[in-house]
Amino acid sequence: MCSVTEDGVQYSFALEYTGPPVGYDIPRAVPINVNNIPVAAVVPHINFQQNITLPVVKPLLPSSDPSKNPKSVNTGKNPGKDCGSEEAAITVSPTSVIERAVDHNLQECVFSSELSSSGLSNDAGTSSSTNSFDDKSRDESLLKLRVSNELSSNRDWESNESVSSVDVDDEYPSSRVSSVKVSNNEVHGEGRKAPVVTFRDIESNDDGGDIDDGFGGNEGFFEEEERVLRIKPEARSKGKKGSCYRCFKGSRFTEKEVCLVCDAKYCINCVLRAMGSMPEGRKCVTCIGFPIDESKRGSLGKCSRMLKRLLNNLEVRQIMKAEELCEANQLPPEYVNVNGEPLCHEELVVLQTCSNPPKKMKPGNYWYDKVSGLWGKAGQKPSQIISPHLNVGGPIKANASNGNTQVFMNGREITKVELRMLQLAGVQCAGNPHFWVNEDGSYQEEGQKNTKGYIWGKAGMKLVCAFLSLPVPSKPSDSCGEQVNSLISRSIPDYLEQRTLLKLLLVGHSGSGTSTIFKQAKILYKPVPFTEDERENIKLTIQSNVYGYLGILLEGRDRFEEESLTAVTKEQSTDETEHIALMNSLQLQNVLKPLTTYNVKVGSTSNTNHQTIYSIGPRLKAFSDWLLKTMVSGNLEAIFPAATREYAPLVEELLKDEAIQATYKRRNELEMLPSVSSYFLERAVDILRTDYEPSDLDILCAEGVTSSNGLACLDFSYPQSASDDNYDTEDQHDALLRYQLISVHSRGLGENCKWLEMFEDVGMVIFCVAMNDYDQYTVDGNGLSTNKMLLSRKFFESIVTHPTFEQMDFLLILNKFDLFEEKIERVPLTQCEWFDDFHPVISSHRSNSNSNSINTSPSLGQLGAHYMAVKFKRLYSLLSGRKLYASVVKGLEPDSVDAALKYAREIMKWDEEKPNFSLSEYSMYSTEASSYSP
Ligand SMILES: Nc1nc2c(ncn2[C@@H]2O[C@H](COP(=O)(O)OP(=O)(O)OP(=O)(O)O)[C@@H](O)[C@H]2O)c(=O)[nH]1
Ligand SMILES: [Mg+2]
Repeated sequence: MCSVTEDGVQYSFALEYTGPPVGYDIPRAVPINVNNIPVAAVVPHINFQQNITLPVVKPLLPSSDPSKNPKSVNTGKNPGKDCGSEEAAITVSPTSVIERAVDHNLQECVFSSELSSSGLSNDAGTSSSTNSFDDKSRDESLLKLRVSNELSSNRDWESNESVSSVDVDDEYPSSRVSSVKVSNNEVHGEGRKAPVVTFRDIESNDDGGDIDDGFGGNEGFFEEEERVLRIKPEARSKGKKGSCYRCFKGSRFTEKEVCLVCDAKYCINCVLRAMGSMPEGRKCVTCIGFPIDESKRGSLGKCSRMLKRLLNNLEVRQIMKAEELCEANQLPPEYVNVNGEPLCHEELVVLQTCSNPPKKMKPGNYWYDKVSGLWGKAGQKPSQIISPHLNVGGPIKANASNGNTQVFMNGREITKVELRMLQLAGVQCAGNPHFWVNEDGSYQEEGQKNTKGYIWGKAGMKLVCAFLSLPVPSKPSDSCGEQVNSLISRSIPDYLEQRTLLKLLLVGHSGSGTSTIFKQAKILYKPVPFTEDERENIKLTIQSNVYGYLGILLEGRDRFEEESLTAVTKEQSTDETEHIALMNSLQLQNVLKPLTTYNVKVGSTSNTNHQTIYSIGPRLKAFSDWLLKTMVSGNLEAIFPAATREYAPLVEELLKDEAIQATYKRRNELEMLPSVSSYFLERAVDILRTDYEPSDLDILCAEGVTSSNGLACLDFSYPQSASDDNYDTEDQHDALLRYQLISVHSRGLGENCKWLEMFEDVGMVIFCVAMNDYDQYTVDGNGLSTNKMLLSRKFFESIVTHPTFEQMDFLLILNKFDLFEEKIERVPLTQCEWFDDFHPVISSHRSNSNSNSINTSPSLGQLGAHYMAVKFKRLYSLLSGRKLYASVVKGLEPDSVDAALKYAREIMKWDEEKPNFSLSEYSMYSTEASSYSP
């Protein structure tokens, strides 16, 4: 839907999208049998020679103690020997393939690294892409599989002897054990017990009994029943840096999928082979059962483009669901500290299953005020209000949130921003009080019984809290509500419930078009952008605006009339003087009557010529005077909508009047009249009708529709693409993510943008500049007439350098491109001193703006836009050392704004993926544009 130039400037209106390649073949799985028993479905066509280390399959002697000594595998070579045993076990390198199929007479048994994942389905003929991952299917699977593994494709496996030397990784989380157990009794039938196939680390040089002996003291590291050690897999690649860990091809720039456990990276050709059917999400087959790398927790369930290209929607959904919900990927409780104490399993469950759990919980230190339910990261302001009275963690500490206000809430010293919120809520905070605040927001001072009020009860507190980025209680949960909640939580997967809120801060200097972009977002992303009531209010606002514009026109008419009268009078008096001189000379020559006669005559002549083209009749004049008086007194709003009904005919007459038409022609001279007024004045008669219904465009163009107080919030999700081509899993996933667009007026940020620190948790700043401002002037704070573009630049500088936004991504929206490209043809860009080095070399085959041809040279408008983007980019880079993203937009065009806001989403996605990029990889987005030379 948009085009991005090599230096990262997005042209939101040049709508062209090149989608990812589609139609990648998914290898189908084939059944694997051991002793004619289907045990797995694996993906064929795997080049085992390339990077999968040869495994060892060793038949082990049955042990008298099955729990200590895994049974030997029935390899098929010596079936008689093993079939008699009650169980059989295979010990195999987790990373590898049991390659010695021939040796062991296992022609059909080609265990690839996919086996452990895809082999869990009892439908051996199913494709890897249709494996089911739920517990039930595991239970119904045929064999008991135990995967003990290590990804070390470069290791030399020695022989077909089972060699065991297990590396003990003492690091706690790496040693977690999670096994998949499946009984095959039902299938195997005939009273014979199913063989047990155990995949263990190839370096293990012990049989089962030895393993037990060797690690008996580390009970916590072993799965009780079978005592198989888990070693945290470590990814190493034999290939060159940045290449695929499996085929060693490609470079750092090749798109890759990353294993959530060991960080191994696979190219599109290898990912399915290396990760199999992904029962626990994106993990190498050999990493299944291992806990994920905690730094990747944020990407759980977020599908990559690569996967969605390789698999169909259903498969991707299942994999993502499994990734988020499977046991091995859950947050280890001891990684979460609440009020200074690590949680135990039960506490974590309590926390996660309460009616209002903490969102986005990651390993870390948190504080929890059990009385009010306030919850936050240790040392920080509250981020959420969760269910109160949960028995988790220790008692709250006074310095839990690092407050320094000497005002205490339930024993915690609150932060400055909370104090500000309390003050705005009308809570008396003088004298360093200690409050008790309950979950419903009722509060009292310590030692007193009376409730003094309700913090969140006051009107507008939700907005204040949103502004201050403080949480508000979710809806009170009565017993019925709890029931509904629990019903919902049963039917909606957890990962849908745990949706995060990504905040985008939209700012710009006055008139830059922020309100328009905000309204566009509302129209684009809200199913019902405006309620009936809102539409009614918007209608009144627009009608009131039209009266306002009319008032400015009438004032202008007065002025023009006066000016032209003065001019006429002056002209006449000049003529008169000349005339009198002539007459006097004639008089002297006794040709005419005395001078006085002429004076009277001239006077009477001027009286009869009092009319100018700006003059209106007495009736309209009376109406005009009344309207202006009403407007000046501020009463216009008060007489709505009666004014519309009553005066519409007069307004119509007025607008048709020649004097107003003449005034309108000189509208450029009326400073108070915004350019958008033309759009409404030209349709004023229709708009002032009582049955007028504003269109989307009317709403977009209307002034004063949003945020009279300078702050507006919009919660939305990017909708799924309507077109089939673009409908994909990523879209589905994005449709689940919640975003919040916060629009703040520059005036609302206070002196030195001091309120900006309230927006520390936003994910991105979208800064709006009206491109056509380059030749506009306005009076700045010091009363000096200043170029509006320079004012915009100053505002930009103060936001970029604000400490709150030090590490923040910025998207520059160069807005009003339509007005700009029209203006730049008339008024040189160099009018603005900042752009004095704009000297484009214009080709004689210049395209005009409407041309769709990609071969023609850019228009002057496009060159100007590009130049402007580069100017801002350089400034930003100087100020922050970072890369500025830019998008050129036509604010009144929905597609254009849609493309820009989706660009913002992309940038945030890159941000998420940053840890997966090396510096150089990331820097490909920061190519600086070539400079403009005169
Ligand atoms: N032609 C044109 N007009 C635009 C565009 N974007 C906004 N406008 C108009 O420009 C005017 C100012 O836009 P707003 O969105 O109100 O700008 P703002 O930044 O909120 O300005 P203030 O609220 O006055 O501070 C409105 O009348 C819009 O209709 C655009 O891309 N093209
Ligand atoms: Mg506005």
